[in-house]
Amino acid sequence: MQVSSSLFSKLGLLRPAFSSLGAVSRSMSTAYDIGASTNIKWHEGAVPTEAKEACMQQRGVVVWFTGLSGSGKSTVACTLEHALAESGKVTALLDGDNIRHGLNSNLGFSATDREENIRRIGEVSKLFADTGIITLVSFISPYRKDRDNVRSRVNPGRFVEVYMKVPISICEERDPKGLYKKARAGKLKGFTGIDDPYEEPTNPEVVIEAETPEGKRISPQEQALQLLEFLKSKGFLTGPSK
Ligand SMILES: Nc1ncnc2c1ncn2[C@@H]1O[C@H](COP(=O)(O)OS(=O)(=O)O)[C@@H](OP(=O)(O)O)[C@H]1O
Ligand SMILES: Nc1ncnc2c1ncn2[C@@H]1O[C@H](COP(=O)(O)OP(=O)(O)O)[C@@H](O)[C@H]1O
Repeated sequence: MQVSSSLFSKLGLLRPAFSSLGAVSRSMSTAYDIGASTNIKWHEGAVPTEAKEACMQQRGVVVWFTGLSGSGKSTVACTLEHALAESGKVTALLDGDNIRHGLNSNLGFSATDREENIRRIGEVSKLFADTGIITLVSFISPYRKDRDNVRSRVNPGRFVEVYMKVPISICEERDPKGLYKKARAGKLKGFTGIDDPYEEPTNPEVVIEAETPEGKRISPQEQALQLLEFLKSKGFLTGPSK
């Protein structure tokens, strides 16, 4: 069924961002196979991302936090999300620990499971960003290849890799969950940074340091502010240009 935009206009429901869309038209590509799925089609005709972004006065982006356990990914992502919400922005926060309670509860910490963990979250974050939402993603995501795969799936310029460059000595000093202690004692195998690798980003958009060059510790609020300024400077906090 097609719904004419003039109908909404009569009801006083039409918003400026949508006024140029007109009647809905949908097209479908021919069927093809992808991965294990056969005879599937791509459905065109969704409301364009730009129209949604105009409504929210922001631009969709994936802000991908990567770093060791205890580096502050969740704390800074959470602080940033609050700051964005306070300025009226629409956000989503996908956090490793939380997602492993549900969507990814069938995955462990083998290399294959970590790869699948990141692949799924990459796809979810792409869906959010394509809806115009500022999407904060906080996973150790230790393997460069997996992070690069997500980058290649997200629209160009809409993937911001944030490297929490915190030395393992500081992470271990914090150790809020006691996991480093367990791993050092040999009671937890395959722990990132101890007996499982962490591959540093080679070209991240943002590097968040734990200390200033003078050795002063940097607070989560200051770290979140650095990111807020970056997002603002790249135009993610205003709507698309007309
Ligand atoms: N073996 C091992 N290695 C690393 N981390 C472990 C492990 N076992 C459990 N945990 C806890 O799981 C959290 C990391 O989950 P992620 O989904 O972010 O990991 S990954 O991206 O798939 O590597 C991580 O949370 P954060 O400390 O918030 O990073 C740990 O609490
Ligand atoms: N900039 C910071 N300065 C001091 N402590 C911090 C900072 N960022 C995070 N923390 C603390 O470090 C610990 C680990 O932070 P968390 O956000 O859970 O890390 P991650 O999500 O990377 O595992 C927490 O106890 C948190 O309060």
